[in-house]
Amino acid sequence: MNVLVKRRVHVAAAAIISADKKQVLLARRPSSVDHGGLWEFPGGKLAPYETGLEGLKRELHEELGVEITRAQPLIRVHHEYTDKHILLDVWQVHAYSGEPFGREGQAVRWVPMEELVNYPFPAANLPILRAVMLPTEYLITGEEGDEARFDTRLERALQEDGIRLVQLRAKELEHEAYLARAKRALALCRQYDARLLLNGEPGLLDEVDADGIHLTSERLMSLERRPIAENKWLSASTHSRKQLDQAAVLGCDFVSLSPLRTTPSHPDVSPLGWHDFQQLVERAGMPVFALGGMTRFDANHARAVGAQGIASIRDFWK
Ligand SMILES: Nc1nc2c([nH]c(=O)n2[C@@H]2O[C@H](COP(=O)(O)OP(=O)(O)OP(=O)(O)O)[C@@H](O)[C@H]2O)c(=O)[nH]1
Ligand SMILES: [Mg+2]
Repeated sequence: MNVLVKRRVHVAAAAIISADKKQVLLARRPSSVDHGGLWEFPGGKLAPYETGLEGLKRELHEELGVEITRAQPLIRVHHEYTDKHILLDVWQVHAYSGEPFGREGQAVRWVPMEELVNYPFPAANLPILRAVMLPTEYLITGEEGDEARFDTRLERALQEDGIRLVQLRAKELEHEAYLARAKRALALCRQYDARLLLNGEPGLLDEVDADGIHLTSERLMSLERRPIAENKWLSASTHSRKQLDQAAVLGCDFVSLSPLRTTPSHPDVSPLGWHDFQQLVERAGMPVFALGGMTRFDANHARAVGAQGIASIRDFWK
């Protein structure tokens, strides 16, 4: 019997972000190896019995001559190449000593975040690029009947909480009122270099040139293909494995997954809890924000179980 068993390879890789958070360090794979000539996040295969972080420390010492002093999980991506199943275990490096250089003769370069999309990477890397570009906190706007007070609340979150990713959720507003609010929200977000996603019909982007669309889980399940351009951000609300799979089919850039905890707004829905959440995130293949009773103090825990961070209305809507 001819059974082809693919090799399983566990790779640890580093997203080393510059102190001003504007650049990330890339290395170029030598032309002689697989995926040669493509750019990558420095790292390599774990040795037997090594943990991800141990392997990462060894690889960065070997490849770049730096010693990692502080790192946090960023994203785990499973990918099937024709010859192997690979787990890319990516860490965000917050602190290190030494000046990185290509110790194995490879090109090494600091690349501005907005230029990342111009670099050729191996096929598995798209979710990693998304994760590198996204913050750990996702603000979902809450209720506010008064437009001036709405603006004040949004600006407070941008200014005081440092929010850089916003979903404009306002189910109570009619189309014209939503558009008017969206235009003002976009102008505010631009001032703070924050991204704004509109929760609604993908066609809204023709009327307000926001950064993307957030799909409700219902809209997510009703679509057959990605409804907006690749250069816009597409996110979706998910609550199950089936919805996460559909988000992957549509090519969503990231999702929220809820409810992590029971919340006053959804008292009857049974919560996922961290264990089930972690199981779902492991196979999501894209950045996932934990939603449902989350505050910014949960962000580190969310990261530790594989999430991008947390999404919340209440914690940021003061
Ligand atoms: N380091 C790294 N590897 C990646 C990335 N994306 C990706 O698909 N890979 C794949 O993961 C595997 C990593 O192996 P590697 O060649 O870096 O391994 P290594 O440093 O231990 O060297 P070795 O080949 O001498 O064992 C390769 O198949 C590579 O193509 C990435 O962003 N960084
Ligand atoms: Mg390597």
